[in-house]
Amino acid sequence: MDAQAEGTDEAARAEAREAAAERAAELNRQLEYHAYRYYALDAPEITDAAFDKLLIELQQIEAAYPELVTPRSYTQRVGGYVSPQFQSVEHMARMYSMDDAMNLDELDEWLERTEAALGAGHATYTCELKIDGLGVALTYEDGRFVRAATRGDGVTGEDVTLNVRTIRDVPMRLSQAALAHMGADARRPIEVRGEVYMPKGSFLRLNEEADAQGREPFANPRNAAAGSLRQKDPKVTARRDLATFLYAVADTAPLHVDSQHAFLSWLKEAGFSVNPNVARCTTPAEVHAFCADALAHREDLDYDIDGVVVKVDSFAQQDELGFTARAPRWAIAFKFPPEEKETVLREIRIQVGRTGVLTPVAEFDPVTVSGSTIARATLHNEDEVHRKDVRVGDTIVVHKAGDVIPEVVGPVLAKRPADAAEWRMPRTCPACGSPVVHEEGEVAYRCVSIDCPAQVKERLAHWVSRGCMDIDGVGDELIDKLIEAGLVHDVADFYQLTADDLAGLDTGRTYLKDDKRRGVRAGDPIPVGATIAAKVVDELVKSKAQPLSRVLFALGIRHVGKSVAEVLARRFLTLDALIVANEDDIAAVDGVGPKIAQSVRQFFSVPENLAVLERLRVAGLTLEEDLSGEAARASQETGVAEDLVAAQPLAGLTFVLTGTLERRTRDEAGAALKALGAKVTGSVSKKTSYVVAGPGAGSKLAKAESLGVPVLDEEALEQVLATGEVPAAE
Ligand SMILES: NC(=O)c1ccc[n+]([C@@H]2O[C@H](COP(=O)([O-])OP(=O)(O)OC[C@H]3O[C@@H](n4cnc5c(N)ncnc54)[C@H](O)[C@@H]3O)[C@@H](O)[C@H]2O)c1
Ligand SMILES: [Zn+2]
Repeated sequence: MDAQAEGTDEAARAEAREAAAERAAELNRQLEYHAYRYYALDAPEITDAAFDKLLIELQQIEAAYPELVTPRSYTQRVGGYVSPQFQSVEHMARMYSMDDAMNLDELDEWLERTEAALGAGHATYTCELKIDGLGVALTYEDGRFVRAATRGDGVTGEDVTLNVRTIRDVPMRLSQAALAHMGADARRPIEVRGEVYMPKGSFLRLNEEADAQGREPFANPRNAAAGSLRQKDPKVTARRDLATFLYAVADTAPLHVDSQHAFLSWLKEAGFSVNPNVARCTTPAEVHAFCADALAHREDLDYDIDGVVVKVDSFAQQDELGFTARAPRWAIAFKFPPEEKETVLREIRIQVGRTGVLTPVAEFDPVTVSGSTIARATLHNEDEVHRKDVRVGDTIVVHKAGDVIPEVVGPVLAKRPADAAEWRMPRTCPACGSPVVHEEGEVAYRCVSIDCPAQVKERLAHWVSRGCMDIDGVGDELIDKLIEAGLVHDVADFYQLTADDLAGLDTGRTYLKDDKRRGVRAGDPIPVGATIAAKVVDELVKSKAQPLSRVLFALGIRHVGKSVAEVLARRFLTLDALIVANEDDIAAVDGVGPKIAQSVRQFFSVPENLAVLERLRVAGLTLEEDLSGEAARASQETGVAEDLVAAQPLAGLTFVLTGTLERRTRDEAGAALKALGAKVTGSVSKKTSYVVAGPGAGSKLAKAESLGVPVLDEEALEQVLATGEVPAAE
């Protein structure tokens, strides 16, 4: 090679190195930014998969140019944050992150490396689920809980002791048996570690409440857990449903156990919550099988997992392998592939909530993601639509946030149609046409018209819902019809309804087929039957006994969710006391505060609202909190339920469901039958009153025919459900 060529070669290398350094700096900047949003604010802007991609790119650049690795690089750190809002706590020993295997090949590479270091066939592995929560360290002295801290930067964490005290499954004392196991070391402080998480169901409820109150929802259960634990006020944490799984300890020495699986048994014995899905594996094939099984069953769990953690079981072998700057060499996190799908965004529809908030909802071509079909996802507000820059006609990427909530990740810009226009929030309410307002400092736009039909409907639906007045049998369709017929406009109107008003209204559903006997034709509306009408009236009467806390929540006062309604009811006891209370008195209630107090006062100063309350009182609603104890209330409720049994139209009848139904699942159909008093069983006998058979029905249908049990098709079932009456015998 001549000197000149060598010179250009060197220049090209220098240029490439320069470009790599620049990219690495940029990646570090982005990683810092997103880590801050994730760890400090509990409000990530990008998915974990997108974050991991940035990190992997940085790792690859640093592998090619080792001189770019600095101690400040994100690859050399444990991601985390210590907020000045909390006292800081030094961990007894460093808390590490974990190296990832993004696929089975990377998992195998780690297994091979480990086998090579420990000697082939010498390692046993403990496989655990990787719980997607936030890491915490719990310190016990003399067997007593004294301190809890977040992971923070791995060396220093945030003191969250008072908050962790409110988590029910954290023991305040270790069991005598566990201390006995420690022998002479029982007095030494120990620091156990694990994950604080929020069950999926609680996460969904929390976000529903946030949506209803116009607050920003959490992106996924992990962030909801972190946001709930990292609170200045432990009372807020106490109201959130958090739980733990423990799986590690800072110093194994005092425990007198020599392996991970023995340690997990010790944790259980000590009183900690330990995840039951654990396996000891001796071969890579067994490790693979555990991973495959965990992936297949992740949807069935009530908490989020984002992978499997494989650990070398023996503590002696763990010591032999040691740690890198950010992670143990004796463990690997096998990360599940994120399920993301492409689809086409057809429409951004506006939903008007009961408080008038306009919420844009993405409607897209149905796709199957993580086991279920999704076709819409909330976009929360206008800012979010713009930040994501999604436009009608775009090909979009969708996934399930935390594997539960459908979410639009973003557009595929390369596939954007030339005419796709930037989306704008309408300036008038799509339901009533009044101009919408955008209050200072709020992300939400709202329709403030008192008469907005969308709000009227949502308010009525909220009133009857399970967590509020719990009025069975009044669904969305019936509410539509009641509004249309001019029978119900506000919640007090419900209590003027008579069975005659209801009977004959159409249910919003239609007949599927002609039925000469009944004189109906396909497409005719199915009317509400007399028995159902009577049942609805009974339900309304029953709801009058609901305590004040339910009524307050059901009224849909802005910022008053279920738990705020409960504390207000407990403090003021009667509606009258709350109506005359001043803003300061209300704000002084534990868990309330000025913003809520202002909203409550505002609600009670609107004459129309007071008029509705007065009509509720005249109708006989309780409007008082019953503090005579939960037990008394429960027995009262069952008393009412017993009275109702006799009135239930299908009481005494037994149904068996078989084959496929189109309008509802078998479970839903079963629940609807039970709601009318029927029994639903799994096998056909002489005692069976009716068999409902859809296409594909087999032996149960044959048995019904041989026993002479009447068989109904789906059409007939719908009529039974709509009218509460069974067909006359042939
Ligand atoms: N979306 C974003 O903007 C953003 C920003 C920063 C980080 N992140 C995400 O955070 C993660 C990185 O966080 P990390 O450093 O905590 O690493 P990690 O979550 O990948 O793995 C380590 C952690 O797993 C947890 N864990 C759960 N179950 C465990 C078990 N059975 N045994 C041992 N540990 C268990 C522990 O808390 C441990 O600290 C990545 O998934 C990354 O994508 C996302
Ligand atoms: Zn409106």
